[in-house]
This record gives sequence, structure tokens and C-alpha cells, in this order.
Amino acid sequence: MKFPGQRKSKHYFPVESRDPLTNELNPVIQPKHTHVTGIDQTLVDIEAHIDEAFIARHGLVKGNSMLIDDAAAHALYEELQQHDLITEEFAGGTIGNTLHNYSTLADDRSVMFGVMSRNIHIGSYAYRYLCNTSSRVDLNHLQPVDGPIGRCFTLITECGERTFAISKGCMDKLESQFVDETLVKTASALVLTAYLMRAGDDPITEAAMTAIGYARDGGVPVVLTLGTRFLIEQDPKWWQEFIAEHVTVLAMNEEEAEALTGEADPLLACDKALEWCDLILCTAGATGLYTAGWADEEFKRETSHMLLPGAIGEFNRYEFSRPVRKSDCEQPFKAYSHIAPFMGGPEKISNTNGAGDGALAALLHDMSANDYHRLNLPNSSKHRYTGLCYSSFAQICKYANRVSYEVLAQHSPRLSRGLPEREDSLEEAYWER
Ligand SMILES: Nc1ncnc2c1ncn2[C@@H]1O[C@H](COP(=O)(O)OP(=O)(O)O)[C@@H](O)[C@H]1O
Ligand SMILES: Nc1nc2c(ncn2[C@@H]2O[C@H](COP(=O)(O)O)[C@@H](O)[C@H]2O)c(=O)[nH]1
Repeated sequence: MKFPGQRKSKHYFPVESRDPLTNELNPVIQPKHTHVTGIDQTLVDIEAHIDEAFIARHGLVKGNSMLIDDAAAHALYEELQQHDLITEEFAGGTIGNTLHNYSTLADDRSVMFGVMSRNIHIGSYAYRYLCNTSSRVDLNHLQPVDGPIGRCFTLITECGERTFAISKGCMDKLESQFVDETLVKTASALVLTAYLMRAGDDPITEAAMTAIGYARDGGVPVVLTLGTRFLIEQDPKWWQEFIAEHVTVLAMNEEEAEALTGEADPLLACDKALEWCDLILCTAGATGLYTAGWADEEFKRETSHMLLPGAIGEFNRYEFSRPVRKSDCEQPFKAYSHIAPFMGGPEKISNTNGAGDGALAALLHDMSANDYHRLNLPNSSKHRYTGLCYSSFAQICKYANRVSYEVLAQHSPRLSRGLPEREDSLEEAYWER
């Protein structure tokens, strides 16, 4: 496992390179490994740049992710092809992207549960999906199906907004028996998307609920990403109860946060949602991102950064604390952190597809690094208490933000490589210190 984020560390990480004296006592150190699991609707993104009239003509809603039937998919695809509008085709799916990015960043294993076409032709969407997924993502547990995987028409309007039209194929056919109980129970996290709950009569919703049950029994954090505000605003109360009952870590953007809580200010939305879960990653486009969660009075750490004004005054005071599950705190209190986009954002953003998934992958990396460190160095002072993450709220903000930047600066929602070892933007002296 790679170190989460770029910085110098006072803890021994990775654990193989620990104190030479201890190494002499234990010359052969075989680190114990961790992994994360996730469930997704197996989808290929078909990206096209279109105008608003196209969106209206096909009965779509700008910014939404909508399911379309076969006839609508056919008409849409025909028009895209006729006018030569398709610019890219690559593996997608919000959890598929997150697992791929996690494995790329951590250089470590993730396991994806989903479906895959039984018969795959070279060049087909299924083939492309497999080719565009990191070899660190374990796809051995995919359920074979007699039909195509899903297609996600990713339609980008002039303003950079993306609208998704989903042609399901067999993407929702995942059955519970293909979710491996041991793998879920031994993972550092189970990652799910709200999209899994809109499968109608198809079995993927039940498979997700089965996985949630395994995670609960194994004490594994359940991480939920909200997908789109349109889904949440249909029934915010239902989602609030769902989160309160099942979710440890919530990932959302500011629009989804508002749909869930009724609060337009991301800080106030996080404050409210913390009543239902333990840790929140809230991305806010050009405003950057927030982390919010619980920490324990006994282990709180005050920031050395400037205290920030906002809907909650000086909200970042304890951002150097590490997130802890509320139930693991003796005296829980809420801590928050915020960061503006890395370097103000890339010079040119061709689209923001996957920027949120990238940020979540960084958070997952930090969570699994914590487990990895605890498994291998249980006596480290870091594990005097049971933290959810390896790093502080502030550090997670930095890392997530940096990864989002990388996704924005490239074309696909999936990272083609990890972050650079050294940041060109940081002065040489930082690394030499
Ligand atoms: N226009 C932008 N300028 C600079 N950074 C941006 C911009 N849009 C997104 N980002 C970065 O990407 C992150 C995630 O973006 P966001 O659009 O909120 O995610 P989502 O894909 O979930 O809607 C932000 O927190 C920020 O760091
Ligand atoms: N599993 C599903 N993934 C979906 C669906 N609609 C869109 N998407 C995927 O989201 C990412 C972009 O994520 P974001 O971070 O920019 O919001 C993209 O790659 C799509 O494939 C869906 O219904 N199910």
C-alpha cells in the first residue's frame, strides 16, 4: 500500500520500512493486507458534446441521471452517430470509477461486485470496460450475464454540465449470492451508490442490502455516495432514515447535500447530516470541498491554519483531529474542514465528470491505510483510539482535493496513473526538510 497523500510522515509508513532495529528482530516482515469492496452497475460512459436542444428533444433533464428504455436509447445513439458527436467511450459507473481510482492511488486491491457479459467480443463495451479497469481491481467475483452491460450516455452541454441517460442492459441483474460474505466482512470499507436503490424489480438492490448486512456484522464502514440530487429530492426523508440506519460515511456534492437536508450552505448541510452518520465528504465544485465528522474531546487537535468564518463560525478550529465514529467517542464533538480547489483548479476543465468520485477514492485510501497501519503496527500511538481514518480532517481535504484536480485535468473519470511523487508546485526545500 502506498502512503495516502503526498507529505512527509512522522509515522512509519509503509510498514515494511520501519525501524531498522525492529527489523533485525523480525527480519522477514510480511505485511498484512487490506482491501475495499464495492457494488456497481457495470456501465460504459459514451461521451458526447451536445446542445441544450438535444437534451430537450430526447426528454432528458439537464444535470440529471435518467434511466431510458431501449427505444429511447436507440434514437439517442442514432442521432449521436449520425452527427458524429461521440468523443470518447470509457469504463464508467460511479463505484467502478471510485474503486479504479482507489486501486490506482493506493496501488492496492479493491473488489468489485457487479455483472459482466458472459460472451465478450473484442471491441465491445464489455471488453472496453475490462480493458479500462486497473488490474488492481479484482473482477473475479463478477456475475456472468447473458446480455450487454449498461451504457451511460454522458452528454455535455456548452456550460460543462453533464447529463446522463442510462440504458440499463443487464447492469441491475446482480444477485446476492455473488456478493462474497468473507470479502465484505474483512474489508476496510464497503462502497455503494444511491443509484443501486432505483433498480425496480431487478435484484441489485437486494444484493446491496445483503452486502450492507455483512458489513454491519463485520463492523465494516459502509460508504454511500449520493449520485444525483434528482434522486434524493424525490424522498429526502427516506434517504435520511436509510443513512441513519446503514451508513457510516456519506459522500455528496453541495446540491445533493441540499436535497438531503434542505440546507443550501454545505457546512449547515454537513452539520445536519452528521446526526445520521459519522463522516462526510461534501464537494462543492469551484468552491472546493468540505470534510465533517465526529472527533473525541480527549484527542482533539487545534489547527495551525487561519480560523475560517462561515455559517458555523471558526468551523475549522479542530480540523487537525482525526475522524472517529461517534459511537467510539467518549465525548463526541463535530469537527469540520474546508479547502479551496488545488491551485484554483486546472487552467482548462473539459468536463467535471468523475471529480467527486476521485475525491471519494482519496478518502477511501485514507480509511484503508488506517486499517493497514493498525493491522501491521497495532502498538503505534496512532491506535490508542479507534480512528476511522489515518489522517486528520484537514489532511483528507488536501488529498481529496488534489485527486479531484487530477481528474479534472484529464479527460476520463478514471485516473490513468497515481499522483506524482513530488509536487512541482511545492518548493524543493519542503521535500529536503
Ligand atoms: N470549476 C471548478 N474549478 C475548480 N475546481 C473544481 C471545479 N469543479 C470541481 N472542482 C474540484 O473538484 C471537486 C469535485 O467537484 P464537484 O463538481 O463538486 O463533484 P461532483 O462530480 O460530485 O459533482 C471539487 O471539490 C473541487 O476540488
Ligand atoms: N452506477 C451508476 N453510475 C452512474 C449512473 N449515472 C451516472 N453514473 C456515473 O457517474 C459518473 C460520474 O460521476 P460524478 O462524480 O461526476 O458524479 C460517470 O462516470 C457515470 O458513469 C447510474 O445510474 N449508476
